[in-house]
Amino acid sequence: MASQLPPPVPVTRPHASKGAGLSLDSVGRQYGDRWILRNLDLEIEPGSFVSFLGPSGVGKSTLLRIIAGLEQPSTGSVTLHGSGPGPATARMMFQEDRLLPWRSVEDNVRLGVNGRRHEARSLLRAVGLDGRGSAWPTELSGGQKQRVALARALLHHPELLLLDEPFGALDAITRIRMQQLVERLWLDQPRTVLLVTHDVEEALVLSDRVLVLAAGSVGRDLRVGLPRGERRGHPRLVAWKEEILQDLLEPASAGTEAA
Ligand SMILES: Nc1ncnc2c1ncn2[C@@H]1O[C@H](COP(=O)(O)OP(=O)(O)OP(=O)(O)O)[C@@H](O)[C@H]1O
Repeated sequence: MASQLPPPVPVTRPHASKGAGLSLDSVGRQYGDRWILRNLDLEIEPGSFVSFLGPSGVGKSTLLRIIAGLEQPSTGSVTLHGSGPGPATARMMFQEDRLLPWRSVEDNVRLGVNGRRHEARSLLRAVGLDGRGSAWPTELSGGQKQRVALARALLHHPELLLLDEPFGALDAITRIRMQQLVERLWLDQPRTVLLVTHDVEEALVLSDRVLVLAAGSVGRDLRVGLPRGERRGHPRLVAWKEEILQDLLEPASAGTEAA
């Protein structure tokens, strides 16, 4: 059964930024004798939406796993600055939905959590899957499964949401709907979002800041100051897209830019 997302809302930033800030200090990662990441220094502002682009194999997923604490850096350190007294919470979402086929949709959302059925249902409503809690994952489309995975991540109220190519396997229209959903949820609930993607336009449409990785480090650091909702097809965005595509074709020539 197809489910409809609520219509997209106008997109301006309605609230002061919250969420986890992030500091990377000389982060490096070595596999065998190959250095994938080298001396990476980075500050990410709390509440910002930041995308990572870069050629295949440059280390985007590795960086996200290090930030998530799923992998240790070979050198340097990552510090998460939460907004409360406890440690900042982070959740990661992947290209594959990682749902358990023997659990209902609602029980997948509540994976590893006792109770909180009401909250799981309201999150399913928020992602456009109202009333589908008792369905099995096999009854859902690819986009719907990714929305369940998103609801599952959000149930933990992460101050930092890490998205590793979450829309990579979706068709073009479903992908745009997922982008709108993620943007709307981010606007509604302040948190820091880091997105790894191969889609330059997706990065430019969604992000406050786009970081292009090249040769194990940050090659381009671009602040996208264009108003949200006016970005698709904007001449400035189209020009950036071309420049970034050039970076990706010729990684060594990438420069650093703040706009
Ligand atoms: N556990 C590992 N052991 C050895 N090498 C690894 C390991 N994980 C990743 N690598 C290597 O590190 C490099 C970076 O991998 P990573 O998946 O981070 O790149 P990526 O930029 O996300 O690539 P893609 O865009 O293709 O997903 C690759 O050359 C990969 O083969």
